Amino acid sequence: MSAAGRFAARTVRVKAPGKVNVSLAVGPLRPDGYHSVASVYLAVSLYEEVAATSTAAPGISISLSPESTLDLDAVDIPLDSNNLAYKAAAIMADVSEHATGVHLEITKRVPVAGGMGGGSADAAATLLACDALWNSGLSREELAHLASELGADVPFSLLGGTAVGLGLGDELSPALAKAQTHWVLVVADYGLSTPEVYRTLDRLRGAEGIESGEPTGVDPRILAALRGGDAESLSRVLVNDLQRASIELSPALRDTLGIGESHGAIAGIVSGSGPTVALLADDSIAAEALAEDMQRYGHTALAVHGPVPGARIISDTLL
Ligand SMILES: C[C@@](CO)(OP(=O)(O)O)[C@H](O)COP(=O)(O)OP(=O)(O)OC[C@H]1O[C@@H](n2ccc(N)nc2=O)[C@H](O)[C@@H]1O
Ligand SMILES: Nc1ncnc2c1ncn2[C@@H]1O[C@H](COP(=O)(O)OP(=O)(O)O)[C@@H](O)[C@H]1O
Repeated sequence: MSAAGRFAARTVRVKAPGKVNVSLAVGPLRPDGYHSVASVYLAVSLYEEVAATSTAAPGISISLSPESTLDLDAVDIPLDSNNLAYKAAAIMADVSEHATGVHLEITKRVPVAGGMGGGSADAAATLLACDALWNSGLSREELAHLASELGADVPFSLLGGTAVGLGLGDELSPALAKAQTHWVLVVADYGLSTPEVYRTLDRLRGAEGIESGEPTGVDPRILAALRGGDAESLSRVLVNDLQRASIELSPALRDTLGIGESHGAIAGIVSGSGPTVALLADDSIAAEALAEDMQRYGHTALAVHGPVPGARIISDTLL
């Protein structure tokens, strides 16, 4: 039998969550073009999935699954080496003795360029899937190290739950939060570029002559509120330094926040660099009702909860 005839394809399927930044403090622009941050990440129940299938032919290929809930015709996702999942597979192939070719089929559910780390979730899922597919045997710490080379948000999607992120956002400390909080994600039909939002914040601060200090840590009240699932206390301490820059680039976000708050949200915040708006609800029933109200206003709105676990294998099949 030929070598190709003996090849047994295998598919490892991994799901990884999107995130909301419940708190995001941003320091001044650094010489390397980045900003030091202090962030509280919350992984929420909106998941990307990556199915990694070994191929007899070498190389990495990518497709988007028809199971995706996003309108794939309306989004701009590179399917070549610019895709974060491709980069993750390439980095894993470099450190794996038994790497093969791989096809990655991505199920997109997290809004693209939405401030929820969808591409980062694809990268985290791919790291874990390739590690299993190629029996690379990397520890969670080694995977987290590779994740931080791919992007500031990638390590968190691997870890999941609730965590404080310092440095670029990739120096993570898990935080205890057994209770759930309930949110409505109001998803825009456009994206915002993360670098452009950071640049806009620098410009706004420069014009005001504001010298922002380096973020030193996060408000302990945020962690206490998350620990107990205390939405009311959490609503008083949500903060995102990037929000004003996202609103500067997309003023309609101010209206979205206002509509949410006047229809039962106890607070609202732009997630990360936006434009997704995360509205905090009292409980799951209030979140469902709020999502329906936002839909009546013509918004795409999804009720989610968090924290949820980070990237994990959901199936491993020999074909
Ligand atoms: C704003 C945040 C909040 O969690 O998330 P998103 O809104 O993108 O989801 C993150 O800081 C984004 O993380 P991520 O999207 O992984 O960023 P990267 O790919 O590492 O960097 C993209 C660009 O964002 C800017 N950047 C990112 C992280 C950081 N701490 N400082 C920065 O200035 C830089 O201009 C960088 O070139
Ligand atoms: N797997 C991927 N999914 C989505 N976008 C990707 C992916 N790989 C690269 N990109 C590019 O990265 C940009 C931002 O991606 P995304 O992670 O969705 O947003 P955000 O950084 O706001 O959370 C997209 O506009 C797209 O051009």
